[in-house]
Amino acid sequence: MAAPPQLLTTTVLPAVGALMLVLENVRKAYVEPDGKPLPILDVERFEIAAGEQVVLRGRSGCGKTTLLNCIAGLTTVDSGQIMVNGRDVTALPEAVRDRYRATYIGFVFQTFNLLPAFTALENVMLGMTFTGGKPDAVRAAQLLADVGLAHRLIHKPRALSVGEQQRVAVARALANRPVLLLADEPTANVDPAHQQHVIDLLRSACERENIAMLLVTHSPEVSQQFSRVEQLELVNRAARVA
Ligand SMILES: Nc1ncnc2c1ncn2[C@@H]1O[C@H](COP(=O)(O)OP(=O)(O)OP(=O)(O)O)[C@@H](O)[C@H]1O
Repeated sequence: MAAPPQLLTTTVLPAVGALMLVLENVRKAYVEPDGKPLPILDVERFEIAAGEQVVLRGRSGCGKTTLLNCIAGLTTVDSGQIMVNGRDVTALPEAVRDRYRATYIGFVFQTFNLLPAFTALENVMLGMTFTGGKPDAVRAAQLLADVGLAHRLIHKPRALSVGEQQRVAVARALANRPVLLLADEPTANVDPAHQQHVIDLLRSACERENIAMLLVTHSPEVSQQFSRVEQLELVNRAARVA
């Protein structure tokens, strides 16, 4: 029988000003159908401090989602180090990495990744169980109320509009009080009124709980609200030559 995954029971509270995310010499290439490598990431160094909020921009296909997936350990890198809250996620065995992600990283996926068989409330509560902890229905309901979905708790994703599904995804990403939030175009399918609401919600949650945030957006209205905006092509050699 396989050994049980190493438990991560100690929450390390980040020191103010500490680096929450550090990438060093990260390279990632996909393999094309004809077998040729397609270089996507070649990042010498990229860092985000604890509690810092950073926007990531870049042309379509330049590697933004790939970068977020690598940081979350959902995609493996070819070489380099990705330190999240002081641990190199690229060096963790898969089961430990899954638990580490659930404990320290919140992820709002571009495609939401909600589980269709479960209600909005259950989707948020399920995210809480991935850390090995007990789901907290009251907190889950409060997070959904915070995103304006108090009246949609028992609806399954197919009964929610695209924008509502996106807001469930935001609530789920905050459920485990992460230290790093990765948000991949979280307002892409939200109407303008809710767009600002989602951004305000993400920002205030990050400020309140000292969560560092890396937010991908194509929206100039969103990015102009942030003091640090990174263009992926400027930090990524692979994107510059592509
Ligand atoms: N699994 C894969 N295998 C091969 N190529 C892939 C794979 N995933 C992504 N790509 C390619 O890698 C490139 C970067 O994709 P990625 O999704 O990271 O871009 P992006 O900057 O997030 O784009 P967008 O702004 O359109 O969402 C694209 O050319 C894409 O087609």
